[in-house]
Amino acid sequence: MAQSSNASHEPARITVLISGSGSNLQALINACNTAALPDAQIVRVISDRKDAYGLKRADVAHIATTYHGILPYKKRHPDNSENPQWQEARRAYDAELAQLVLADKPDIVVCAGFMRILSTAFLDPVKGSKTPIINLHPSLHGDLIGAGCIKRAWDEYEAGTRKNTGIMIHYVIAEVDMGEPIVQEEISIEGCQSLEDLEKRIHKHEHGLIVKGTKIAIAKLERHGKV
Ligand SMILES: Nc1nc2c(c(=O)[nH]1)N[C@@H](CN(C=O)c1ccc(C(=O)N[C@@H](CCC(=O)O)C(=O)O)cc1)CN2
Ligand SMILES: NCC(=O)N[C@@H]1O[C@H](COP(=O)([O-])[O-])[C@@H](O)[C@H]1O
Repeated sequence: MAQSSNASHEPARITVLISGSGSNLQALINACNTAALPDAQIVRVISDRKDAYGLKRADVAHIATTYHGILPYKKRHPDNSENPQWQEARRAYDAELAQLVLADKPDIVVCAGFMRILSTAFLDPVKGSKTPIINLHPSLHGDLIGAGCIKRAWDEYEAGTRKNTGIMIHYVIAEVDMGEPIVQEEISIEGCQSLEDLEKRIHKHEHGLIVKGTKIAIAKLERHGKV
């Protein structure tokens, strides 16, 4: 990992990637330097969406922000995932995102509702600097994969094929949502009257789990003498 600080008492440096409202980012902001997440500071919030409310949350908390948009890359190539040129554009986007992140020498990267699949053009340089990447995912490990998991869990509950779902914080690897789990929590869907009910229940649990998972991941770094 990039040498981010030369004394062990230096707070752990966290970079957060978002795409939306940022309620989980807010949970991290609120927890920094409390017993829930001691000796931690968010050094930058990066969003792939300019209108992400999470950018405003970071501004209010006087945290550096960057909007890293995909559009300039899409303009160079049609948005057609089969098109090898589009894959090139995605990789160019990811490579520049990695440079953006590494410039701050974070100790850890947290994906908190970041809705882009990260290619090895991002993963390799960040992992090469020994900086772990963790992600909040609204499903138990190996259950539901990708975007839209809360709705899929709700649809299966309504179809009578599922009673529970869950959330997890996991390490990010190339295979989406299959990285080693750090912490996870099963959540009953029983009693929810609508998808909105389930989303509210899940978000409430997520706000605690993202702080807990980040604290565990930082503690692992400390045990290996990396912060
Ligand atoms: N290589 C990895 N990248 C990411 C992971 C991961 O585990 N490995 N976790 C995600 C977050 N995520 C689920 O937790 C997730 C986010 C988005 C998608 C997805 O299918 N996105 C589409 C649409 C993007 C868009 O156009 O807005 C895409 O990227 O094509 C799946 C999973 C963070 N990244
Ligand atoms: N596959 C990733 C995924 O679905 N992530 C989900 O995005 C939301 C972000 O909310 P927020 O912007 O309010 O923190 C969260 O519910 C998180 O589980």
